[in-house]
Amino acid sequence: MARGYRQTGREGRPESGGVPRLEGMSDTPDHLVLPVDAVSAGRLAERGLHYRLLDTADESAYAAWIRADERGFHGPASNDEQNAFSRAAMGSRRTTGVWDPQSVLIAEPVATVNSWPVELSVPGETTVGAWAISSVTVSPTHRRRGIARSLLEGELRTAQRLGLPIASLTVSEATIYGRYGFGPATTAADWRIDSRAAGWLGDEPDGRIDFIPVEDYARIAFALHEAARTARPGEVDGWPERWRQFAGLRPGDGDAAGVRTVQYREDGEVRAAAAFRVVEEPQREEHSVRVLHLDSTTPSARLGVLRFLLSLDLVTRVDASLLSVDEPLRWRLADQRAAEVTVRDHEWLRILDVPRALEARRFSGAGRFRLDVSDDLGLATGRWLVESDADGVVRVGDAGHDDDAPLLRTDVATLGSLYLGGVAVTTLADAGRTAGSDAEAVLIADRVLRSTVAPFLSFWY
Ligand SMILES: CC(=O)SCCNC(=O)CCNC(=O)[C@H](O)C(C)(C)COP(=O)(O)OP(=O)(O)OC[C@H]1O[C@@H](n2cnc3c(N)ncnc32)[C@H](O)[C@@H]1OP(=O)(O)O
Repeated sequence: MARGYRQTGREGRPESGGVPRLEGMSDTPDHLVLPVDAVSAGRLAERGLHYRLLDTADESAYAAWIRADERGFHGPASNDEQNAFSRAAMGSRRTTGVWDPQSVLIAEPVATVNSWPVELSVPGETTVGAWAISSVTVSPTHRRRGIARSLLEGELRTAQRLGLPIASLTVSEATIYGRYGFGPATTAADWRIDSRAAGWLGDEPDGRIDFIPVEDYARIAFALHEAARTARPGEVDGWPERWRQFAGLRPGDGDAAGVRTVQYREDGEVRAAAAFRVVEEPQREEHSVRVLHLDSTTPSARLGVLRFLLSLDLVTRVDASLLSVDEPLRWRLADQRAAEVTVRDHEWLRILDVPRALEARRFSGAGRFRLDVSDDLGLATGRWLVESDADGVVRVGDAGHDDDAPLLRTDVATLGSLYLGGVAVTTLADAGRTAGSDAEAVLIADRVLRSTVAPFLSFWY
């Protein structure tokens, strides 16, 4: 299972996301102890299924849970060492399952989900608390009986109970989550570059590149991500084990021996780092580079690393995925046609609290319009007056019935797509996904919602 939304450890990571404390509870973060959603528990109980939280301190219970998760994604079962690595993550996440008392493998849940609070970067170089959801699996023996629906609706209500205005996820298939009100909000660009044809425009980067130990890479690159993420709408806070995984340090990583790691310094300061593998292409006696991850705090350092990878001897191709659709590299290639770029949806957002979500980000200038949101699940339905000042500070209030401000109508999934400003309101209006009371409504919303930085997320979670 090669997808990156698999969980890994997050030891030493401070809790984030602004989850408020619930009264009368211990020091344990609320998201770990809040009881499972009663509505979903009731629905599942009607079918004889038990929906409950997993105590990740219980090693054998965790081993059974992760086996179910891995089987759900058609991956191999982990050994004890790998379980210890991933269990470090579960200690700070909400780990939930559905058990069928009739199962032969009675300890293994027939469905899994894992969720935790994150800091989601939003336009204006700031963040908002969001509820990240991962490890959604339903056993093939129990599929298409509404179990995933119960889990997802339960997660959304749980996020609301925790006071989080948004839920977020990265997806295995783009057809699953729209029905729960999620919309694709960031676009990922996957690059395949013919490095011999690409060439280079302008000066060579003048920073210094060095190979570094993989252990150092994991630490340095994680720190670069944390330093840079707030300025990039769509990014979320990472966790150290995820970066150890990029470095090939997950126990039992069969490709670990081939992982190379570099750092790039400008003015004596490390401003970019990359992990990559060089793969031999057996048929062609050539090599290609697979970029495993690239972090940077400046565009020039990022270009410096990419230039280094494009200039490796014996290498004819560089593959890099999850780049921004606005990757500056294109404008330094002498032959832009040497790069094949494939774009697709990556991070999906579900707005749960419209006023708090909108007020958490900056708009791109002053505007005033009414916003009407429809939501099949009824979690975010409403009509509001949305105002922003010249600095982009947003205020959301009640829309009085007699207010004559232009009105934009949208369903909640489309609002999720608009939220980070990565797609124009005019585009979604042209697509029939949103509509204004008049052309002005669409134009005002378009002007203020757009982000100057293309939203993107540099990894799977
Ligand atoms: C954030 C993440 O973790 S992404 C990872 C998602 N998980 C996977 O891809 C692992 C493999 N797949 C699975 O485990 C399961 O098939 C799941 C979790 C995707 C769906 O579980 P199920 O319990 O079968 O779904 P459930 O019966 O609740 O179906 C709910 C709705 O989703 C639809 N649906 C379910 N799976 C899919 C799918 N793969 N593609 C499109 N639609 C789907 C159903 O048709 C149903 O539609 P409706 O409500 O409009 O009638």
